[in-house]
Amino acid sequence: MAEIAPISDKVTSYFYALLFTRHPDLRALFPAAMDTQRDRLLKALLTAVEHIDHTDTLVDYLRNLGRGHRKYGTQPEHYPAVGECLIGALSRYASSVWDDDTEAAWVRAYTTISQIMIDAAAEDELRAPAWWYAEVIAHDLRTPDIAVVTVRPDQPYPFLAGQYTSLETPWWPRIWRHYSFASAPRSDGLLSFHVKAVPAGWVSNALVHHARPGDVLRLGPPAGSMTVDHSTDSGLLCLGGGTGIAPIKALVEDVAEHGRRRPVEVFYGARTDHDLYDIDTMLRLQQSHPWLAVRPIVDNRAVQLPDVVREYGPWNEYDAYLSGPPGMIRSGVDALRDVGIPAGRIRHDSVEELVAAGDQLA
Ligand SMILES: NC(=O)C1=CN([C@@H]2O[C@H](COP(=O)(O)OP(=O)(O)OC[C@H]3O[C@@H](n4cnc5c(N)ncnc54)[C@H](O)[C@@H]3O)[C@@H](O)[C@H]2O)C=CC1
Repeated sequence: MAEIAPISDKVTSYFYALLFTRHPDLRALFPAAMDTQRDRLLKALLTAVEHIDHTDTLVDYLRNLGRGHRKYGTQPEHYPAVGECLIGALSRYASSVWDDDTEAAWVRAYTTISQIMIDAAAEDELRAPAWWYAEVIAHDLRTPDIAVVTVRPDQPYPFLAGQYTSLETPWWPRIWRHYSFASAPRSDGLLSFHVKAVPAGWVSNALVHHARPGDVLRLGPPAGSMTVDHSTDSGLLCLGGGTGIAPIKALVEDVAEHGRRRPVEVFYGARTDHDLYDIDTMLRLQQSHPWLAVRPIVDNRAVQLPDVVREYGPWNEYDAYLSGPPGMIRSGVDALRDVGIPAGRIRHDSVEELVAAGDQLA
């Protein structure tokens, strides 16, 4: 893989050229504009390789990927077609290190990876649809570029507070972006998302500026492991930056529903007062729940959200949850480790996924 990373652009272009020439029928499974898509396959492979020594993490990642591929219409017979073209592209661009043994190792790895994905998709097919239609029933523009969008799925949509889904709008077919559920599961089955329109963000701009009640979106399956462990009474230390507050609100509601009193401390960071678009909801939750403390933190030149956490504590009895932009997650993890929270008790969505969903592209 070390040889591949520097030439990944060329490998990817050649891979898709081979795939669409040899299997033109597969073109329809991909978005019309391939710019974001292009990097995804190699990113997924690199992630797989990175976790190769952590079998459980790798298998979970691949099973999730397999389930997630159902919404694209991926069938088991597509995997060998992709595998052949991938190996064709790799062997061409890594020719200096490519030999029969390398090829055999790639075939073995690819076969194992695809079998895990195919099996997970087949199991999922027995109990869940490949995607859900969801009708927008409310659209609340909280700032000129942030909307809270509430949808009604066409079938029950089981998920856990803290998870996220992938979402496709009718304006950009086959372009999917991740959004966290902004509430714990509700008895009326409705789901809500906090969406910020970012420059050049096709999906986010469509959701903030075009979506209206009556529009129908598609949702993929729920994913993510930033969920509450209800088997303990440990406190929860939550850092939500910007629209990253969405899953934190869901976690607070989840703790409230479970009725166990455990301290929950939320640090809610934003660039300006105006950007604290959900502070009223969070303060209302604080008023109803004596175990909850909410602290809004507005950036100033010297201080950002993770720095403030160091001024409170002690945190060694807490589980930590981080949600926000990739830079906040990285410096947040450092700050939390500094204040004595072990890595195993710090949860957040994969930074790679956040980067893939990218601020430019969300
Ligand atoms: N909408 C959703 O459901 C979710 C969104 N996210 C992610 O949250 C982000 C939200 O974007 P915005 O609202 O524009 O956030 P933003 O860029 O305005 O940042 C929010 C706050 O995070 C902190 N922060 C940002 N960068 C930091 C850094 N490098 N170091 C330390 N602290 C930092 C600051 O306190 C800042 O005010 C996006 O990257 C999005 O992908 C994450 C989870 C769920």
